[in-house]
Amino acid sequence: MKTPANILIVDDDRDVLETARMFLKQEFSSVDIEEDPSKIPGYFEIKDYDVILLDMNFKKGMNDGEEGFYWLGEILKIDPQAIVILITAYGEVDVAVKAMKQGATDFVLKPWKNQKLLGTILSALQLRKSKKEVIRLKETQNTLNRDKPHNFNDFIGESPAIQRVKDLITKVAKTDADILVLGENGTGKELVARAIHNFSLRSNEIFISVDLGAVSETLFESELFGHVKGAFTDARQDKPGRFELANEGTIFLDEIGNLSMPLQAKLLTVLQSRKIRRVGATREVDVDFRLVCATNMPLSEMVYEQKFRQDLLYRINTVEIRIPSLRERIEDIPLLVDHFLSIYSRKYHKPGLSINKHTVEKLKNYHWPGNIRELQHAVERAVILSEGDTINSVESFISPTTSIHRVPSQAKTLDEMERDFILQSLEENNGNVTQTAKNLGITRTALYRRMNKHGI
Ligand SMILES: Nc1ncnc2c1ncn2[C@@H]1O[C@H](COP(=O)(O)OP(=O)(O)OP(=O)(O)O)[C@@H](O)[C@H]1O
Repeated sequence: MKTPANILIVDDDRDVLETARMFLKQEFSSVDIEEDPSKIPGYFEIKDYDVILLDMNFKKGMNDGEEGFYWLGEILKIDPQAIVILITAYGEVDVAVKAMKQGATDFVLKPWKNQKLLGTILSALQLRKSKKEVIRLKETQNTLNRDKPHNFNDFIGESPAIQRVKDLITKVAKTDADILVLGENGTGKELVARAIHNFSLRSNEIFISVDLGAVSETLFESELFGHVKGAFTDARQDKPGRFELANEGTIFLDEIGNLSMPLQAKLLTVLQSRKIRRVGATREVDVDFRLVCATNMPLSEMVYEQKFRQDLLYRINTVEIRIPSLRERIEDIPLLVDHFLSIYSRKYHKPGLSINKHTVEKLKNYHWPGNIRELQHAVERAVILSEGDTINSVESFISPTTSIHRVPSQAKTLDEMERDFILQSLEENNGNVTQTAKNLGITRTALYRRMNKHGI
């Protein structure tokens, strides 16, 4: 079966044209030939060409490539993503290299071997496909952007703790600074990352989210940096990586604390140089992205334990945004419950469904280890299970694997207990840090680090 592709060959040598057409016709669905370059724009009015083979010299005895440069420029004006392969003679390689710097994709030397020509066109077609894919993604993103919130309407919460987060987002979004979002599971880290993008100057570009916890060690480079065909057994075609896709937009690296040390080093190189090289490629390409990272892990402690590179931490945390856990802002629970109730009563066709106020109050006593995501699922479950017009049962809210009664209402997190414990020890030792550290069985540095963390 022929490869579906529109190919145009422009050369003043009729013999070259006819031979090329005869051969390429067997491989590709459409091959057009033209001797006169001034007719090129007319061809583009009729068809969308995937690959254009363009001679560099059309006047007899000329070999400076001037005409080739001119028509290359004209083609790229018509289609900035056009894939132009230059046809050059021996001795004109310098000219071809210059032309590639001006936007040509590749070149073939006359007289060519058919298989070599075929190989060059096939890889150029892959590039065309990748470019089209990026454009398609950007268009999809633009469509989504049109309906995208440029306000905090879907970002529920009015507690002082979440208000601080919103203020910080508004302040940093337009700066292009690298942001590190910290927070427990389900607190809304991705939501914050998207809000930063939506309020930023890149909001019309793409937002690419990568869950680093889900990328395997072996596929890391190919996923993030892309690969060229043949780079490894499964690399059947060229593929752009997530950084390339995120060009001009925002890349969100979730679960950055889960990266192994060797992968951290690879990531750091890209973040420093803002250049990527696809696996198996020789050339590096520049990438322009805004970086937002997130984790639920204590990165500073991991640096201390040599599980996270300090230079990487410095690179990603120009600004840190810590999202409070749900139990630190229980006053937002009624608002969130209303929000999710309205979403799910619509989804499950139960209009007018309400929740008993008393039931909502009881939800404030639960410690919500899964934070907003857990509350969201609990409301969804309650809506599905509801029979009348009002939801009255607390039990139906909570995940079947946990129970609201198992946790006392005064439950403290490990962090809170650690803070209390340190304060108590300091008090017992009249504020003497050396003695306190000794009593706690940790070094003075470790104690200072923890005191710093807890704002003591
Ligand atoms: N303030 C909020 N208002 C409304 N919905 C929220 C809010 N915060 C989080 N959510 C919702 O809670 C769910 C979890 O949020 P998100 O995925 O952003 O959390 P996360 O911290 O990135 O989670 P994880 O740590 O598991 O990656 C999502 O459905 C999100 O829309």
